[in-house]
Amino acid sequence: MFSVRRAAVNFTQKRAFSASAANPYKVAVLGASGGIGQPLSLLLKLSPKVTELALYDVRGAPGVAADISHVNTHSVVKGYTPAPENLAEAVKDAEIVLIPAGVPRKPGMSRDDLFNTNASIVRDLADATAKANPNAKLLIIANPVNSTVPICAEVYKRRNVYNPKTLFGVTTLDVVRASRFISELKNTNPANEKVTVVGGHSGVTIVPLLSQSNHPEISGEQRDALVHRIQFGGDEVVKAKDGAGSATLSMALAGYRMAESLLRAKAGEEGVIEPTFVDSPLFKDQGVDFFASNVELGPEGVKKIHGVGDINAYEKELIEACLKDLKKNIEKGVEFVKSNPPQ
Ligand SMILES: NC(=O)c1ccc[n+]([C@@H]2O[C@H](COP(=O)([O-])OP(=O)(O)OC[C@H]3O[C@@H](n4cnc5c(N)ncnc54)[C@H](O)[C@@H]3O)[C@@H](O)[C@H]2O)c1
Ligand SMILES: O=C(O)C[C@H](O)C(=O)O
Repeated sequence: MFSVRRAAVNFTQKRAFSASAANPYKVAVLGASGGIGQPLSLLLKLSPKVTELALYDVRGAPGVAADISHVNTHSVVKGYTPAPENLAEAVKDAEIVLIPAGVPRKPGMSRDDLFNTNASIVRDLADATAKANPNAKLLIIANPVNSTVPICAEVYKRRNVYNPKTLFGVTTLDVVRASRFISELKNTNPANEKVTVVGGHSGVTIVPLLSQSNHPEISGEQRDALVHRIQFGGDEVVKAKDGAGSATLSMALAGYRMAESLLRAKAGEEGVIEPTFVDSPLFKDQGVDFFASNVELGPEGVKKIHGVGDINAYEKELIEACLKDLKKNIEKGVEFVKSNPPQ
């Protein structure tokens, strides 16, 4: 009996090791000690595709790394204290760099209210990544995503290393919420509820396309309430946390899903599609250079950007409102780097 159990354990370990040997990916989390950073790092520790986890923060990363390193999966976890050479070491050779570093909202604040603090944090972390590992896929979680992603693009352009295929604003939480909220309304399994959400990541820039969901019949006040809940889902959490921050656990899951999808695509899996805020041709003719839509991922990052598809008159109006705000948010990010370039 004992030897059978041991054999089973060894077999599981062997499988985990061979899967990882084929996909030896390092992932770095910048802002790893925060509300999102900690559970996100834990989820990444559970991924058989991740062989090395680099955790960087201005405070507490070695402690978080020591803690997570005891989880009995085989990946190596290293914590980095704040110093330029440590940051460079943390991101070096990473396939993916996730940035949840930055302050979260308090009740009464918009995501744009975070700009003054988070813009320079993201600029500097992006600049360090552009210098030490420009080919990494850069996943931006820090808000306001509609502006922080253009900030990263500008930083990479200044260093002559910009590749639009490797820069992603993480909007996965919007589809996670949409799927859950619609399943609550219809009493269905959320796993079967796929809702396309396009645009950006704040308020009216978040545009759920319910006409393309399993429930195009949702209409009138019920539709308005559902759309509003998806657009302002973040506020529900900010209000409930009452000054202690914004979504962290659901966001960790969403960030992990996006990173894992990129690793699956890197490992050769076909047909991996995630919604994400990228440098997109869809509305460039209207002066909007970044837009979230379904994106097929490949080994190099963005493989194919899907259009918004067939939408109804109501959704066309939502997109018009979205584009107005989005344009301003993007311009704000671009202007910030022009006036405050990285040193
Ligand atoms: N994209 C999304 O859907 C989404 C969802 C939720 C939250 N967010 C955003 O994510 C960000 C983080 O949220 P949180 O709840 O984890 O906040 P938090 O305050 O709990 O954690 C932020 C962490 O960043 C660290 N940090 C600050 N400056 C840093 C720097 N220069 N280098 C490295 N680390 C640094 C802090 O020390 C802290 O540990 C916020 O801006 C929030 O608005 C985005
Ligand atoms: O709402 C926030 O400020 C955090 C995040 O963008 C969210 O959507 O939960």
